[in-house]
Amino acid sequence: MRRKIVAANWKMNGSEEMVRTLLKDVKSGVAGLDKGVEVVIIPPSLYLRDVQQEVKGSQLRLGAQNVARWQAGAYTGEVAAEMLSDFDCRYVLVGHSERRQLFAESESVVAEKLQQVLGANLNVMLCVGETLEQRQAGQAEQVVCEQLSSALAGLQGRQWQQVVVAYEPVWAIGTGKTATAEDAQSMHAVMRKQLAKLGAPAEEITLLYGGSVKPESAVGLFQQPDIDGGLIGGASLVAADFVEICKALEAPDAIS
Ligand SMILES: O=C[C@H](O)COP(=O)(O)O
Repeated sequence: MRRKIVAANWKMNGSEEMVRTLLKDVKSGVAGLDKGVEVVIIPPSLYLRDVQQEVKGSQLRLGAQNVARWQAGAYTGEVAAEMLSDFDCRYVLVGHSERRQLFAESESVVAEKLQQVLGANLNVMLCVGETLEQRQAGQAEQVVCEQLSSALAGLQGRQWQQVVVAYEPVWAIGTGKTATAEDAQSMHAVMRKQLAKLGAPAEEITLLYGGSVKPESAVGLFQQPDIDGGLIGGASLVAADFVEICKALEAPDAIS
């Protein structure tokens, strides 16, 4: 079923103190939020335990930023999907552009990681998106569709229920340049068509937008028919901004 999700990707930011204060403020800020909106906190892996304890019994859910492409064994420094499951992680990011670019994660690595997540009965948040050069060359849709195909081809039946896709144009991440609501909607509609071609129940797949989302831009984005929420980086480190974005998803039409 299509869900409404706002996810906070803290990336490599934070400290024990920050985890405590930010979570406390986010928790109280989203208390009373419509239960239909899932708020997911995705901290650095060292803080998963701290966040796990804090989110227990609350409206917040836990996610992980990364996962190994292997199940278990001699892979120093890696974290397996089953371990994330032990920590009550509900979502795992796969294919984030920072992993693709800075850690040279290829399409096949992304696909292997995705399989590990599904195999551990966790939900994947698959990130896709084009670079500025690709957009300027008119290749944005093709790039995104190829990323979807390469990661998701062959998925069957109930596996689709474990899939959330985040469209994150690389040129919008951390730059302050958000895609316009119309451009984002247009890409989300293309993605739904591509998902249908891959055999997915496309209307039921949750599609998020990510890339410099701020409270001011969130409402317009969330009013779009194919955008079901956001994957938030920088603004998720400021409790008031993040809470405002969550509220924008709760009732985008009421706020405008
Ligand atoms: O995972 C989150 C995205 O990379 C967006 O980050 P940003 O909101 O800082 O642009």
